[in-house]
Amino acid sequence: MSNSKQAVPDTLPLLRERIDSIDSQIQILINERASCAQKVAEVKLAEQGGESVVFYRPEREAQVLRRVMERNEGPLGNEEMAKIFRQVMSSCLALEKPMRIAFLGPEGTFTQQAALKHFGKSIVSAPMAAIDEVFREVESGAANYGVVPVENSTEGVVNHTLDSFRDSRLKICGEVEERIHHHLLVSPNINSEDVTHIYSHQQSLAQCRAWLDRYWPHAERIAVSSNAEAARLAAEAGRSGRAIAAIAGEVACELYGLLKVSSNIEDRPDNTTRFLIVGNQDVPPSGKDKTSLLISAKNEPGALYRLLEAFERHGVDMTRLETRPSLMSRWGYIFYIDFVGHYLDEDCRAVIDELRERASEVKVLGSYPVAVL
Ligand SMILES: O=C(O)C(=O)C[C@]1(C(=O)O)C=C[C@@H](O)C=C1
Repeated sequence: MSNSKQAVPDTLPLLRERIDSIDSQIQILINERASCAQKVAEVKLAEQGGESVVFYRPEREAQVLRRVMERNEGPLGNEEMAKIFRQVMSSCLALEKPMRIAFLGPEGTFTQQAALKHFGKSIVSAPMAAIDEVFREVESGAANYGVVPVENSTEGVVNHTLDSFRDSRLKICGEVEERIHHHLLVSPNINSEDVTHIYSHQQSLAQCRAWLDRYWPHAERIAVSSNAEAARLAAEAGRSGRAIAAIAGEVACELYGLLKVSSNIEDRPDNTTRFLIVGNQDVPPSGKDKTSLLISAKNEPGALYRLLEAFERHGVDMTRLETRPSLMSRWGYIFYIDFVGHYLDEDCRAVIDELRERASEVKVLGSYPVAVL
C-alpha cells in the first residue's frame, strides 16, 4: 500500500484521518479477497461438482498463515497478525460455504475454544455430549468437521478419542494446540468458604490435583462429563443456595456468570491440550505435516521392535506412541503412532509399506498440517 511509506503524522486528528484512510483501503482489499474466494468456490463447484465439493482446504490455510507469519515485519507480532488473517479466511470460507463444526460440548468447553482457534469465528457451532457423538455427527454428514481432544501435556492421552478411530472411517484433517488455564469458580451469591464439593471433568481435576490437595483437601471432588457442565452445575446450585464450586476455563466462567475464587490453578503452568480436527477428506501436503497411524500388531515377541525399526531405518521422526488394548484378542494391542511428514512423502510411504508387511492392520488416520497458531 502506497501510504505505508508516508511519514506518520503526529497530531491526533491527522493520525485518525490516516487510520480512516488505511481502514477504507483494508476494507476494499478484504472484499476483493472475499470476491476471489467466491470465485474459488465457483471453480471448485465446476471442477468437483455436486455433493463432493471440498471447500475447506486445511493445507492451503496452513500455508497462508505460515506465509503471513514469515513475511510479518511488525509492530504487530506474528501470532497476532496470523489471528487476524485466520478470521479473514474464516469469513471467506463462510462465504463459500458455512461450516457446521461439531465439538465436545457443552458450550464453553476448551474444545469449543480450540474449534474457534482453528476455524475462526465464522462457523456454526454444534456442541455434542460425548466424543463418539462428535464422530457420529460428522460421519452422518450432519456436521462438516468435528473437534475432539486427544492428549494433554500433564495427563496424557484421551482414550475415548483414540478408541473412536478403531471403527470410524473419518480422517484427521488438522490439529490445534491450546494452553489450558483452569480457575476455581463459584456462583456470585455463594461464599467460597462454604464450598464442600468441587465439580469438574476428570482430566481437569487431575491437572489441578496438587493444588486441590494443598488448598481444598476436605472438599469432595466430583467428576462430571465436561468442565463446562461443571460450571453449569455450579451456577444452577448457586441459584438454590448450594455451595458447589467448579473447575473450568475462561469461556465457561463467562458463559455461566461465575466468579473466580482462584485463577490459573493448574499444577503445571505449561499445561497444553492437543485437539484433532476430524472430517471426510484426505488432506494434500502443506509442506510441514504430521501423520497419524493406527496399527494392530501381531501378538508375538519383538512385534513392536520390528514396527519401530522401520522408522529408524528410513529416518522418519516418530513423535508419539500410544498403546491401547485390542478389543479383538485378549492380549493383543493397538498402537497409535504419530510421525513427522505426509503419507505421500517417499520416506513415509516406504515406512507405511513395511509396516503393512509386519502388522495385522495399518490404518492411516490422516496426514495433516502441523498446528500453525
Ligand atoms: O484457496 C482456497 O481453496 C479457498 O477456498 C480460499 C481460502 C482463503 O480464504 O484463502 C478459503 C477457504 C479454504 O479453506 C482455503 C483458503
